[in-house]
Amino acid sequence: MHATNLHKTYGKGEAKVEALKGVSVSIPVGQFTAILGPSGSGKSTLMHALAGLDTIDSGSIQLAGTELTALKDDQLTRLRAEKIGFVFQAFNLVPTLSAEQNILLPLQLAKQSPDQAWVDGIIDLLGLRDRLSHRPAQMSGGQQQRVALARALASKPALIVADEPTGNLDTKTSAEVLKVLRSCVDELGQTVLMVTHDLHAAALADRALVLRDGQIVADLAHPAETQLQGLI
Ligand SMILES: Nc1ncnc2c1ncn2[C@@H]1O[C@H](COP(=O)(O)OP(=O)(O)OP(=O)(O)O)[C@@H](O)[C@H]1O
Repeated sequence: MHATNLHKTYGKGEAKVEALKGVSVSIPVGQFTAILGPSGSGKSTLMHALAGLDTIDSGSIQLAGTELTALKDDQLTRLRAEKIGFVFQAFNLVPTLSAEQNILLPLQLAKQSPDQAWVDGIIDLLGLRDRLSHRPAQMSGGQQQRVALARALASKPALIVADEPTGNLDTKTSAEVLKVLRSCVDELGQTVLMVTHDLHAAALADRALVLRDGQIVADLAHPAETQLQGLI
């Protein structure tokens, strides 16, 4: 994915906030990239723009050969369904459905038939085989987040976008979820973009982008937690 010179302003006059001030970034395929930064630095705005969830004022965003900024709403909706997998802090699973039904739901909604071998591989990689008939309320937070990750992966998306995926989890469960996110990159070759406040989580990424006041102020390969502490 390539984003060039992204600008986004909220509000007008005195209430005007420049959330993105000319951000350019390339997210290489098969890498785990973390976006960090203080509250209000523009992380959510950037992630929403890259994932086609929100519009920008100017700039270019290319994902898998498509210019996102040129798409109409319905085309964006289709692109998100086909090319982007989402993982949220709050899991966002459907409580009345089993783990397996939750995993397959986006494919069903997009009227796509699952690649059963791929879905089976994900279920095994994420250790969900013996949880498939359970509903979310019958699973731990870590298990629910793994179901959410399996759901995001089911369509073989070009990009996984994870928004504070460990924000609702204790330290031990966070570590477990980060480990599976890491295996999605290492074993499945997935591209993962994660917004986080957690420096330990960011240190597990291949790369950390640090935002401040709507600009990227650091771009670190194999970031160490101590290195990040000085920047946030
Ligand atoms: N809908 C909106 N209307 C007005 N201002 C907004 C809106 N969304 C974000 N902002 C402002 O834009 C700036 C960037 O916000 P953004 O949510 O992208 O930051 P963030 O780094 O994700 O923050 P946090 O870590 O607190 O979630 C902030 O100053 C914020 O107040």
